[in-house]
Amino acid sequence: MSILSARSLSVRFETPRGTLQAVNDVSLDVNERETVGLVGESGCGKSTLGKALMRLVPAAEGRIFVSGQDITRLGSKAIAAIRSDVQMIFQDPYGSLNPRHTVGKIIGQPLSVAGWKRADIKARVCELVDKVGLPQAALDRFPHEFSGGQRQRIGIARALALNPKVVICDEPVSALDVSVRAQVINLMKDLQAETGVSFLFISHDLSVVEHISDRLLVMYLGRVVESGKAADIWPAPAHPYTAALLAAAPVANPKLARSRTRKTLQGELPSPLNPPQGCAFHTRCPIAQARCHEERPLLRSIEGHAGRQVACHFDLVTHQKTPDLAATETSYVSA
Ligand SMILES: Nc1ncnc2c1ncn2[C@@H]1O[C@H](COP(=O)(O)OP(=O)(O)OP(=O)(O)O)[C@@H](O)[C@H]1O
Repeated sequence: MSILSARSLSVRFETPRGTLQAVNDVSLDVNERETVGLVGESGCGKSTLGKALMRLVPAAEGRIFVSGQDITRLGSKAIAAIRSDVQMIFQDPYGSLNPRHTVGKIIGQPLSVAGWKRADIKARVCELVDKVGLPQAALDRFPHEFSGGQRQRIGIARALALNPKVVICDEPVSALDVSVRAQVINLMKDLQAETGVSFLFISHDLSVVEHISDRLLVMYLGRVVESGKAADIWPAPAHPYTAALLAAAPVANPKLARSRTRKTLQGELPSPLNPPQGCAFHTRCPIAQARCHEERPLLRSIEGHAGRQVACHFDLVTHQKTPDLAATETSYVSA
């Protein structure tokens, strides 16, 4: 069952330089006990989509559903009630933790807002701090007394306080050292197994979502360009952009690292204020043809590959070719 859904969701910002379409016609589903990885370069609209799903930024078009209930136009009181089901954690746990509050107060804050009794809050906070692997003594201390990884554990405890159905995790481990990242990701996996919570896991780094995602959504300039099961996409990406992201991702497994050379994705992300005509990726695509300059490919199912979708006229699965990114490096430079 879908816990969190979007249908044709768009978000626009009015800027001094014109209208910026940050999210463009995005549909998604996050099912029960599932982790969906949302990936793409910085600036492609991932955070804005996450915030729109939380109703922290307004949707220009489209609909948002939580457990089947349309929350797109709910008033602020009704939205507050939904917040217990949908929580968010952020990249910078320090910035989102009040430095003047003790850890106990921070983790208990959603519970007191929800009207819990003091004794119940205390018991729940003790349980949560234990769940995220921090000592009980942490409760009387302040955020600055903790390392980055520990602060993210505090953020996770707070997000889970009200037993949400889904947590939107916006780059939750990007600011952490590589060694600490794995610990936090493993903690999130364990908590998911224990509580059944779903995650929408936002990251610009495919090597991070690789370990946690059941399904993937790849975004480019505000649109989804590929989606499907992570296990299908890793070995055979369909969109040249996904292939380029995979080639550029750091390889966590040293055995694989030897057989895979890391390549950078060349060329700048075009401005969302003035996106390219046709396929938005054509200015950086190694397999672009004349049609790609003129006609925007729609997101469509890939024949014979259930559950996979791609927005590419010449997708790599149907056409069974993998662009040699080293050989075609020059074609990645922005036109
Ligand atoms: N409040 C805002 N006003 C105007 N433009 C905005 C606003 N918030 C985001 N944008 C623009 O919307 C686009 C998408 O930004 P967003 O932060 O969602 O991307 P992102 O993929 O999450 O990148 P990052 O990982 O760097 O946050 C960017 O071009 C950004 O500059």
